[in-house]
Amino acid sequence: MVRVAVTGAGGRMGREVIAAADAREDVSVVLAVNRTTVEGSEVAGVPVHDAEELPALLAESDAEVLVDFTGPDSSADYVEACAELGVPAVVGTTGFDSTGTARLADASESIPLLKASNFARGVAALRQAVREAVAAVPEYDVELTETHHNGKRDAPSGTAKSILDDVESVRDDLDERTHGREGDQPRRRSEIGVHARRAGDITGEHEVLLAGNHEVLTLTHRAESRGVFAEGALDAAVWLVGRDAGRYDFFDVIRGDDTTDSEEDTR
Ligand SMILES: NC(=O)C1=CN([C@@H]2O[C@H](COP(=O)(O)OP(=O)(O)OC[C@H]3O[C@@H](n4cnc5c(N)ncnc54)[C@H](OP(=O)(O)O)[C@@H]3O)[C@@H](O)[C@H]2O)C=CC1
Ligand SMILES: O=C(O)C1=N[C@H](C(=O)O)C[C@H](O)C1
Repeated sequence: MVRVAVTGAGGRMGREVIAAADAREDVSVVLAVNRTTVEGSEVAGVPVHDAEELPALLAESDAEVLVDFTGPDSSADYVEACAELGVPAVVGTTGFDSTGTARLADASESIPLLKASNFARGVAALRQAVREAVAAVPEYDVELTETHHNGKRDAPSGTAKSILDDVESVRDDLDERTHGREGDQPRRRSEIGVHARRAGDITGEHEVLLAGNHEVLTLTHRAESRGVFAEGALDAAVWLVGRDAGRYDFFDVIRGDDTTDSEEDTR
């Protein structure tokens, strides 16, 4: 049974992670914190503490790994607390800038750190399929559309940015991410169009459209529940415990790979 600490325990994903852990036999949540708490707050029977106390609570606890779905600044703070204490960290938070990315990279010199912009196995499959499809029709235009709930802060989504990296890794002629279009703006050959929609309670959709030569190919992933992300993050947490310090990503978990320093997922 892997002992897990959860940050952002009161958020959409934090709650989902605690609920998923409650239903599994290979993990147990031994510590949960949130930025805002009220006296006696709990999620699925797990008491939720003030996030400001995380370093002290983590030191006192017997947590073997942290799972974080919060915001970029707080996530970097929490990961640095993990690095101080030698606790591995799984980061699902997206929207990091270069400073946040560098802070995570520094922390991964002393702890195993697994960061993924999306913990759905279907998205890992989508990313592989996109790389293959884009390589197979190298003249086609590429447009990406992501759709999420109206509470999402960062745009485009971390997953969208990872997919854009994937596209650019096989099409070096595409190096211009065009976010939306307005006015007199004909499409340039080097563009990848990027479109972010926010509405209602949509869990998360990503669609890659390839078009040319009088045909259209679309590759789409739709998450139907946050449970899929929570399960993937917990699989990652179980996999990460006992690894060497370094950077890992969700592809390592899926492959059961033992190598360190995966291609950076900065999203
Ligand atoms: N990798 C993946 O598979 C997935 C990644 N995500 C990412 O996870 C993150 C969280 O998403 P979601 O759960 O929907 O977001 P929510 O807004 O529902 O929850 C965010 C949580 O983080 C806390 N938080 C936010 N900002 C700070 C801060 N500055 N300091 C301390 N705590 C903070 C919030 O605390 P409070 O309650 O006090 O506001 C809350 O508990 C996002 O970056 C999202 O993109 C989401 C789904 C899947
Ligand atoms: O905020 C969300 O909800 C999600 N965020 C991740 C992202 O930014 O890609 C993953 C998923 O799409 C849900």
